[in-house]
Amino acid sequence: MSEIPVVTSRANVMVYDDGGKKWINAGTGAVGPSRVQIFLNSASNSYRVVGRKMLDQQVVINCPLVRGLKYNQATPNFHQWRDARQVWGLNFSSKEEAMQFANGMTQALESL
Ligand SMILES: CC(=O)N[C@@H](Cc1ccccc1Cl)C(=O)N1CCC[C@]12C=C[C@@H]1CC[C@@H](C(=O)N3CCC[C@@H]4C=C[C@H]5CC[C@@H](C(=O)O)N5C(=O)[C@H]43)N1C2=O
Repeated sequence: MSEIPVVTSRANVMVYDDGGKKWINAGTGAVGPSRVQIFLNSASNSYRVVGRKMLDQQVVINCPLVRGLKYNQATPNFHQWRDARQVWGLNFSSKEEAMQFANGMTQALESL
């Protein structure tokens, strides 16, 4: 399958624990930043967000983007969105990385 990264940023990937009403780090093992990318599958014009821990390449997010998804830039460094099951949060290493990712996300969502 031909998937190309349309944007690459670095962020701590988090999921919201509805029960405990708190954010937890996605994935297991050592906490740390992930390389988060938006991949375009040109064959099906579909996008997904894939994040891999920089340390051990563990996949901590693999989330298809669906039309109508609301991408919330809660702060310059922390962006979030809901999927069918949970809420994802990206705590970016810098505002620039956050802006870059948000631009890619906006473009992807506009083309769905
Ligand atoms: C209608 C709807 O779904 N609304 C959603 C948001 C949303 C809107 C529209 C479309 C999609 C979505 Cl997803 C909603 O409000 N949600 C989604 C689940 C969690 C939350 C609910 C309550 C808490 C209260 C505080 C707030 C929060 O989480 N933060 C404030 C802003 C940044 C702040 C930054 C970082 C993270 C790192 C850890 C923690 C900390 O800094 O220690 N933290 C924070 O505290 C962060 N919440 C949320 O965002």
